[in-house]
Amino acid sequence: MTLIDKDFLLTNDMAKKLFHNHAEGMPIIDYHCHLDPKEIYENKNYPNLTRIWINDGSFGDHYKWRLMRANGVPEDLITGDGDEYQKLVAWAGTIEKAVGNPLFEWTHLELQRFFGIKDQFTTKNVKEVWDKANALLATDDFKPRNLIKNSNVKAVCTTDDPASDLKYHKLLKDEEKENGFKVLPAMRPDKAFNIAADSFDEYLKGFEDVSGVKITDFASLTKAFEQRFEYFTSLGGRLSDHGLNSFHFAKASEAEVDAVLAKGRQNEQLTDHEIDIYSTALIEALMRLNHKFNWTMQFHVNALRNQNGPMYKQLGADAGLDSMGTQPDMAAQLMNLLRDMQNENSIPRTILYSLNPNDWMQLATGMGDFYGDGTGKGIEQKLQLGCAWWFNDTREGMEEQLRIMAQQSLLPNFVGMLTDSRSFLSYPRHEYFRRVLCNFFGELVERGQAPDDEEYLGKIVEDISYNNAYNYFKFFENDEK
Ligand SMILES: O=C(O)[C@@H](O)[C@H](O)[C@H](O)C(=O)CO
Repeated sequence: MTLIDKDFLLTNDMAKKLFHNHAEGMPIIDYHCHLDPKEIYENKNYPNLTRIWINDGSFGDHYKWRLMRANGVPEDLITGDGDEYQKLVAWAGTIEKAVGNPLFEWTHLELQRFFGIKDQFTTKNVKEVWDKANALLATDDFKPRNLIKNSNVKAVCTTDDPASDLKYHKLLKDEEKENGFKVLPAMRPDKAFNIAADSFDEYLKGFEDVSGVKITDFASLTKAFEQRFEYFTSLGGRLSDHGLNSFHFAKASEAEVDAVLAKGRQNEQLTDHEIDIYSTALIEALMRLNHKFNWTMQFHVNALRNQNGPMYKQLGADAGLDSMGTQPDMAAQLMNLLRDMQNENSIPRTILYSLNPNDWMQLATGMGDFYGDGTGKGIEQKLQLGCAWWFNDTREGMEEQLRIMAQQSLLPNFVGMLTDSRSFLSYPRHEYFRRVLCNFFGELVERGQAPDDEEYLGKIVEDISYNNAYNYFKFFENDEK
């Protein structure tokens, strides 16, 4: 088989039929990514392949950055102010050694799908790739909105601080029909959890300004959040997202939480238990709001972030300096949270991603304990095991998540994949996932574990590719039919 040929990752006849006849043509709902809504709105062509692929000032693909560092590339040719063509040469030299890494496959998929380049990308043809790609990048088809539209994307969910004014989401909402896709805010309140940060009080002051609510205690903080839920909802937002790098459930009285919040605002030293009390109170308050507003809550847990202190000071977060978390009882702590919230029937639709796959069986079995709306009415796949995330975003990681979701719950209800990317060229990650998905079902057929029935299995892969996300997230529920 040639590199990335039409049956790439498809190892049996049913897999090929399922992908080519059912999954391949389905639209995309990218319900978690880090694209900048300003870049979508301004819709400017990228000057060259380095800027859209590796690093464009504030935004960049830190997956590539990690590999380049592993290959000994100096930082000025990664995130620094080195020559932009030399950065691509450095990437070519890195990708030459990345065989077996998903970025090797993603890189060649993207060169094929967007630029029609089918040769292996190496330091020998990097100049030819640079010239061909840059010529295309200057055309209208390579403006951000056309890259989204031509990738058959119907919704993009960005990652937004609750204090954001969502200026560009508002502007893009007015052009939704013309664009042919939605750009929706997903609320990521991680900074509000960071009570031990020196900047915490400053952050809450900004939160007061944007919400119009004076935050004097935890109840008023919750009220401020409710105002932001109303605002995000008005712009089509139906998602919150929580990066709980670690989490320890610690229930406390409102007075205790207020006391911790007051200490945090004074930038006083907090104990680990005090931080846990505040985090537990806040995540529960946000679960109640997700439930009230009929949103979906995403948990991105068990990550070790910003591990390289000197480089973190220089580059900030999401700079490729993170790794898999090792909190051994993360799933148990989340179960404490879910059990507590079930007692008041306040669990919203929830997707649980852990960066540590050791958590996946515990999460997949645990989520089956919580279901329905508490009145006897069912909710299809209310809790979901999140797709293979970040370092697990590999063929094997995806296969493992699909296997566990199938064996512990109902894989045909799964809401499928996301790019989690900062680049407009990452939509082939959905194709990659759909190929793995179709091969998963094809292998079940090969082993006699699933019927040799293309129509039956085709509907399932179409649902996982798009229809389930369409129905589960409610992004389109207010659209005129
Ligand atoms: O949302 C997250 O927590 C992660 O996506 C994180 O932001 C990371 O930078 C990333 O993009 C991993 O794919």
